[in-house]
Amino acid sequence: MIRSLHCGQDLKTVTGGIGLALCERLLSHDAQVQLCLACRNGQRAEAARQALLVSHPQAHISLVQLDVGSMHSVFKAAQEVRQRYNRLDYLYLNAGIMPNPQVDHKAFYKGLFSGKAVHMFSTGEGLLTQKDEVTSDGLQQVFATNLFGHFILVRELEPLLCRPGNSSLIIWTSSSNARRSAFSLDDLQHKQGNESYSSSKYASDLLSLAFNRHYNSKGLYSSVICPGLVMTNLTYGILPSFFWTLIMPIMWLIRIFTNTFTLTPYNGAEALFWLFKQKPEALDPMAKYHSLTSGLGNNYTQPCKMDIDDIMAETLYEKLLDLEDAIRKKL
Ligand SMILES: NC(=O)C1=CN([C@@H]2O[C@H](COP(=O)(O)OP(=O)(O)OC[C@H]3O[C@@H](n4cnc5c(N)ncnc54)[C@H](OP(=O)(O)O)[C@@H]3O)[C@@H](O)[C@H]2O)C=CC1
Ligand SMILES: CC(C)=CCC[C@@H](C)[C@H]1CC[C@H]2C3=C(CC[C@]12C)[C@@]1(C)CCC(=O)C[C@@H]1CC3
Repeated sequence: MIRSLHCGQDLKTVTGGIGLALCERLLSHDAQVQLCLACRNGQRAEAARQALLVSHPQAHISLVQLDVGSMHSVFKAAQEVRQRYNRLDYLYLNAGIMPNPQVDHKAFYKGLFSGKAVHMFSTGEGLLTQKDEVTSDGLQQVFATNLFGHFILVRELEPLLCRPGNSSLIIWTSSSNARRSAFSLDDLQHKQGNESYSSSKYASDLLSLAFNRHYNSKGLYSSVICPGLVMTNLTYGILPSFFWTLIMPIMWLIRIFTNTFTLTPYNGAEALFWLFKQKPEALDPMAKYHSLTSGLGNNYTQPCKMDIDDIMAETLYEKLLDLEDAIRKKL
């Protein structure tokens, strides 16, 4: 029996995000898979569960309340999961936020004629800034939600993930927007800058490498994916949904030049689903697995080397352990 825990699975709109699309795909692939959806909003979580049960009436789907940005909630949810299960085969760390995004229109028009337009469309580099906030734990909200809450969750679920003779996989939903220059080991939480999203995603790439170094010997593996540009509540926070609908033909056209415009949650979940079918031991710890969709609409997964190194990953890991100690003392 395969048990899989997913963070950030709420059904917010009729379409839902990448996490919900992944659940649909997993259940269509194997009706026996046991899913545990970890969501912050009970009502929306139940709606997501019901939506999945419509197409898969026999599915095993349980819910656990988790606000990954609140450390108290993370410890409580982990305890609940430990009481309910004795093993986890997959842990999808999918929850992510990009609060108050601002598009730099000047940079966009400049980028269009710079000869780097394809790179700009596939990464969003130089186009986006965010305004971050501080949580009740005193952490930067984007750092807490996109990285640190997941770090604590993995550490707390160690007994279920590390079992002799069995391998398990944690999977981070990272981004093509993750950039080394947006991240600093002296400012892990990105208090100083205005690219907290890029910083948190780059940190997740590093942390995945560090987890592999520390946990592979215990049977736990970590991988990173990028879903491409997908129409979800996250992107509707950047530009209104009617605008995205209006420029859809332009985006299909751009897809011919960059296969990163996956556009639908189903396509965006391709790499998450592909990883589910791989042997964790065979995955490359230095690779980010990209969901890609061709101009003709065919989905595939492609690994791409990440701009990360062991020394940075280890330093980040040590600093997160220190922060974990401090949080444990505070709570
Ligand atoms: N859409 C895109 O183009 C891209 C998305 N990504 C990444 O994909 C992942 C999924 O995002 P996507 O589906 O696009 O966007 P959505 O906003 O649809 O999904 C994000 C999910 O994360 C959940 N979440 C956010 N904050 C918390 C929290 N504090 N505790 C628990 N759950 C939380 C949301 O729950 P709730 O419903 O309660 O808000 C929601 O279910 C994110 O990590 C995002 O960064 C990466 C690259 C591109
Ligand atoms: C014609 C057209 C497509 C205009 C939109 C311009 C920009 C708003 C987008 C171009 C590339 C996009 C992008 C993202 C957001 C929107 C763009 C900047 C992300 C940063 C969203 C979140 C991610 O994790 C990665 C995406 C990369 C591409």
